[in-house]
Amino acid sequence: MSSEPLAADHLSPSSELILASGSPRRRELLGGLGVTFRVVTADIEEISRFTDPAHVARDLAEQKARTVAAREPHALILASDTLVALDGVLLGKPKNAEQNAEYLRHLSGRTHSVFSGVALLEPRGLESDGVSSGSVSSGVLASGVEQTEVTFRSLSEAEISYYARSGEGLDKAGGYGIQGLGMALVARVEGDYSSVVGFPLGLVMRLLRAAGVPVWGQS
Ligand SMILES: Cc1cn([C@H]2C[C@H](O)[C@@H](COP(=O)(O)OP(=O)(O)OP(=O)(O)O)O2)c(=O)[nH]c1=O
Repeated sequence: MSSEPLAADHLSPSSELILASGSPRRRELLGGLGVTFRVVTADIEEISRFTDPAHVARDLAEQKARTVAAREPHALILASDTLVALDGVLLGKPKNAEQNAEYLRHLSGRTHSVFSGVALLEPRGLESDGVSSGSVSSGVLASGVEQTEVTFRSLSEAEISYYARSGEGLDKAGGYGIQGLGMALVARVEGDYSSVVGFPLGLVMRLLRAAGVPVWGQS
């Protein structure tokens, strides 16, 4: 399920696209879209004034974009944030194998939601039309969020401890990577798979094209 991205069709293509992310997954997926970009990481304290996960994911993506825009005033900035939520609780990146195992026990046999927010900011864009895009002090922002439902198998304690000790889940929201070994934890995915990996490609493509950036040769 995806919210309609806030359109930014009044934006003109910028000379350079920056991916505001240290995530190798996002780098690889954006590279696959055939666009030229540079990476600048956005280290923010991931705190939001919102409480519901969809708003939080979008807000954190926007914060990352703004943080990089302050340093890169001439480029189009793309940022993303991925959250895992179960029973109203957000599961971030586990601090260690023990916490990773706790997360997996919580997720075992149940369906959780993954929210990926995406923000595209043109720091020197035109003023907002006040309807479909947000005007920020440094430019014009377009953003959206994608929600995917993921169901875990019922995991045995041995499986939980094996996976937690693998270390794969440590740098990932919810403590697992669906694109890796974590695939074996999952019984079902409903929605956009790429969003679980951290970069909802359909949404990213729509936002880039609306900003005048051709994707797969199509604007
Ligand atoms: C659930 C899940 C998350 N993830 C990752 C995607 C994100 O990289 C990470 C969530 O953390 P984020 O804070 O969204 O991103 P990040 O800190 O890795 O990178 P940056 O802020 O610099 O853009 O979890 C997977 O790779 N696979 C999965 O199955």
